[in-house]
Amino acid sequence: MAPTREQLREHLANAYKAANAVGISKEDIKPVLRRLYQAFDENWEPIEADNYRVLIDTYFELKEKEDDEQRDQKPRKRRHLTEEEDQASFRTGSSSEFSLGHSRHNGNHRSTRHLDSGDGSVHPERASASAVSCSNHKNNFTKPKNKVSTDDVTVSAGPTSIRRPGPVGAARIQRPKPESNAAPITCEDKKPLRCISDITKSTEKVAISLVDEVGNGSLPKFNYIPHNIIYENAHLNISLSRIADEDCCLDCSGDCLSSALPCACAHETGGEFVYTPEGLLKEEFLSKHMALVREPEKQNYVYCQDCPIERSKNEDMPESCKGHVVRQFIKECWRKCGCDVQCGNRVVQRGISCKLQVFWTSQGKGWGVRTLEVLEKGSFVCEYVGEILTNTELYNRNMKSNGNDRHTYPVTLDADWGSEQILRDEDALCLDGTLHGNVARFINHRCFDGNLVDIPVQVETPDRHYYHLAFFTTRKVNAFEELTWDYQIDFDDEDHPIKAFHCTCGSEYCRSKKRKGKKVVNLG
Ligand SMILES: C[S@@+](CC[C@H](N)C(=O)[O-])C[C@H]1O[C@@H](n2cnc3c(N)ncnc32)[C@H](O)[C@@H]1O
Repeated sequence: MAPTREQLREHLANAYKAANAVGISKEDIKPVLRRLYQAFDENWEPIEADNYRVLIDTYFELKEKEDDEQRDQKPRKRRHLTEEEDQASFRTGSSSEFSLGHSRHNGNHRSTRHLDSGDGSVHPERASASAVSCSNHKNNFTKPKNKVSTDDVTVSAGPTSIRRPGPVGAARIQRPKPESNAAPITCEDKKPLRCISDITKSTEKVAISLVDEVGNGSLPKFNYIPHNIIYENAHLNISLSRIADEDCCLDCSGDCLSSALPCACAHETGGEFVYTPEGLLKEEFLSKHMALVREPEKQNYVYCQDCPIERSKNEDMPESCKGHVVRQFIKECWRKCGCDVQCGNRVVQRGISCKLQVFWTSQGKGWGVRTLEVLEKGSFVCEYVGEILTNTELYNRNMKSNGNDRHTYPVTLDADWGSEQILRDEDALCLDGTLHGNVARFINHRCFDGNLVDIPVQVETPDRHYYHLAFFTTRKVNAFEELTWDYQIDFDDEDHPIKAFHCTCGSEYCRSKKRKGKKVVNLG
């Protein structure tokens, strides 16, 4: 929701105060603030984080460029905006530096920035975030081509890219110490800030930015996709005729959650819907699920007669099935149901709605995902999206990539494998987000107490060979906290084609920590 006039005034006043504390005037910080406000999709949190560190750092970067480029030029006279004009330019985005256009996307009204390219033409800024899939990662973070000054901010038409100067430039400006409890920021400790405004290429309802405040990250080669897609041999039978009348709610209308009696779609979960009217997972369902995940001895396993996993390892003499955990599914209403798209029993299928950011972690885990807003317990975050492969295709893929160069973990959709004694290979499915995937491919592992949990969700088909794997928060998560889930990996499984990484999750229950004298390979 757009901030009110009062809120905006307060945000601005606080930002000016923080800038003033390090000797930057209101007039000088204003254009930088406006630029970041746009770059962060009108979200104040990243600007205000860490005592306005990003704002102050960006100011000094731009100041340095201005000094370099305008050393011999006469300074231009600044026009002083009134407070009214000042707030109006933030509320509407209209200013000499930026103009906002609006476009319809996925049924949602969202803003698309149009940045003045400096030559009088106007370019849509979101255009080239597909740079994520380029092989020359470093080149994805390009410097703004145009002249940048604190008085007349112009940026390039590419992805929002802010690059801080290297050590040579850094030596020239000595930044005053901030008058606050936060650690003083000096030019010596300044770090490169890189930013891509939307790695999703506008395919999600919300933009997902990528930032590297450390300056070490090189982007993985991958292509963002918002929905799963078949690689080659996977067999998926999605058709209305397969949905029996008792497996949907033909007679419902509006919102199933508000009807007096739960409809047929709640049968799977014992006749109760698992979502609250606010779209959160109900406490009872979540805690039952968590208890099983965290106490594996309480989990039930099923064993297939002819396990696809063992078959792919050795077709002639497969070993016996090691077991698959029996999991509780969520079932959402879908196309054959009479309710509408806003029905409360349709959460995962509506896609990502929270503000997420991919960032370079400082614990040696590579890229990670954090939330830019507070998430209540039981919030849906995203699903694991990737290529749909057969178990054999995945096995062959893993074998080809010599084991150590794999940086992401595929998931096996084996929640229902036990119900059929012999599963055909084309029905034994997995998801791999390594080459084609969504933001979930960046979520790091945390032993035992990750703040996300994965739950199987049935949407399009009652056939449980294929389902969605959705991540929900296990507790309230604060803005800027990293999102993590327990990959449930066995760090001692020497036979696994993907070698376990050296875990730096920091959890007191870390399973990797307990492995004394074991040889591990760090894939991060
Ligand atoms: C699904 S990817 C997560 C995204 C990854 N960090 C990246 O930069 O693309 C899994 C990989 O991340 C790294 N990773 C994830 N969790 C980790 C942890 N707790 N400790 C160390 N490395 C971790 C490992 O290299 C692992 O193979």
